[in-house]
Amino acid sequence: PSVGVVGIPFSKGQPRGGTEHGPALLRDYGIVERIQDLGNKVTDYGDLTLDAVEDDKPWNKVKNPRTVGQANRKVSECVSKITRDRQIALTLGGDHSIAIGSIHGHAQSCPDLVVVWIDAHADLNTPLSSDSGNIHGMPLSFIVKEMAPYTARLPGFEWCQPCISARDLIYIGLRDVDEAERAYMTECGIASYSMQEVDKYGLPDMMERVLKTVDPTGKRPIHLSFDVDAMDPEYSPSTGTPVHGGLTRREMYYIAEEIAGTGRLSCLDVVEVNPSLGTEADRKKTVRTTVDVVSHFFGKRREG
Ligand SMILES: N[C@](CCCC[B-](O)(O)O)(CCN1CCCCC1)C(=O)O
Ligand SMILES: [Mn+2]
Ligand SMILES: [Mn+2]
Ligand SMILES: [Mn+2]
Repeated sequence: PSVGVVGIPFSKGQPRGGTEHGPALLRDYGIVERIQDLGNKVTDYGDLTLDAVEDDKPWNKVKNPRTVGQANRKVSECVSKITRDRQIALTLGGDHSIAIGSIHGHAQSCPDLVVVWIDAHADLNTPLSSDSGNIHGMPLSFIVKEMAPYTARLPGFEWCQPCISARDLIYIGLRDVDEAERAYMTECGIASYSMQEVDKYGLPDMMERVLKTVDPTGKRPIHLSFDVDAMDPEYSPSTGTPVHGGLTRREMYYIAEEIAGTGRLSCLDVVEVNPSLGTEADRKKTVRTTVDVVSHFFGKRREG
């Protein structure tokens, strides 16, 4: 298959500097070559140029709304172009706020997409419910149509229309969900396989349930949004919001192989690698694990 890679050096969806260096680090550790070596035809579109908006005052505690909105408009245009050319889009983050543009852009060319969100967190806060004001904790509230009654329109997001139904979204790996997010998930009827379900069903059964639930026909393009903090901090320590009790390297390999096996992966976000956090060893471990996991999304199989 052919893959279009784009770097999104962005950190304004959260307060810890460093995620803007994620794309460069992933490239330095050979993420593009690894995908090419697996027989994929890779086009590297380089990194987006993302500028801060002058005088970007908070909106009701929400930080950098115009800067995050402007960046995501560019992400949307780029992902829309890549997926329109029938390439699998690989977006290298950058914090998880970039998924707003990634899913929005992907939905322009693949309106029947489903979203598999692999994360310790639900990222379903709204500008009104968030206690942190960090937009990387809110991306899905801009994207899920059923969230409209609970959210607010932010300056900088005039371009962004919600583009998926709650039934087209499913979570894997949740273990740190805020009260408001839990309420919205129940209200909107969003399916979730948290770490509890991972333990309860075991991965093989769980992955079958995940795919049957979100795409019973087995025909729809998959948008996979992978927050590296879904993995246990033992494997990905250099990330902004680590939470204990996460997925192991092997579990991520299995999930990636199952998604790759559908042949319907259409966009993969790889977000929240923060090289500025932890020791040099932590940084190396995080980026090496992430590049390894990504190779399993693009054809690496342990069975050969
Ligand atoms: N839900 C959080 C974390 C969001 C993580 C974003 B991701 O997944 O992209 O990395 C946490 C909110 N809050 C933190 C202090 C204790 C109460 C919950 C938020 O800031 O909204
Ligand atoms: Mn996230
Ligand atoms: Mn997270
Ligand atoms: Mn994070």
